[in-house]
Amino acid sequence: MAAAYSGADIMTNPLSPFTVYFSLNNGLSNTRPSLKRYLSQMKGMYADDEALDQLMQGSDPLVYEFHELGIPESDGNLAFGTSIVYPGKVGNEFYMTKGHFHTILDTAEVYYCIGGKGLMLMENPEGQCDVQEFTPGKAVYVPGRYAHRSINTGDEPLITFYVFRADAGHDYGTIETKGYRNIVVEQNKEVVLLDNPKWK
Ligand SMILES: O=P(O)(O)OC[C@H]1O[C@H](O)[C@H](O)[C@@H](O)[C@@H]1O
Ligand SMILES: [Fe+2]
Repeated sequence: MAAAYSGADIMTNPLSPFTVYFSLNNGLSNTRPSLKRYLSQMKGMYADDEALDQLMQGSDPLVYEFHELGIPESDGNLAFGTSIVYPGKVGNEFYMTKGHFHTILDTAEVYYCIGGKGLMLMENPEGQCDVQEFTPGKAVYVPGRYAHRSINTGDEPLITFYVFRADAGHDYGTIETKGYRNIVVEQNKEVVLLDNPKWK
């Protein structure tokens, strides 16, 4: 007998098929909470520390939020969800995610852009850098070994849907201590990639 249809958004262990809704308008789920990252959590990551301190006076803007569903972290599972980077700048540098390598370095990730405009900034330990464009409908492939950071270069939320191997893990340490080799800023109304003056 066929199993009864259930739209239920429930995760069992071992996993049974399930469905999660993410809005095509704002990227958010109506059943799952999001994790939120505020500017205060990104101290030191933007080139202009003074601009950050000024923005932080009496406020702490939400820079991005994303859905992490708590899929068990095994190599056969896939972690997925949406990420929403809000429009804004610190000085002339666009709002972005922290960015990370995967702890299992050679695991890849796919991002599909649902809304907004932006860039995926990538670099590997060998110093190869790459940037791919996000506009609605574009799927960006982040190969293994590449650190990845989403950047909103537009004036609407940048919404992407992502999938990666569930045991990949997040390594933030390298980016927090070394920084990225490149930054993305606005200059004369153009989006430009510059060397990161803070890169070590
Ligand atoms: O982890 P961050 O660099 O802060 O980015 C936030 C999130 O962005 C994406 O949605 C990734 O797929 C998540 O794995 C990541 O945690
Ligand atoms: Fe990732």
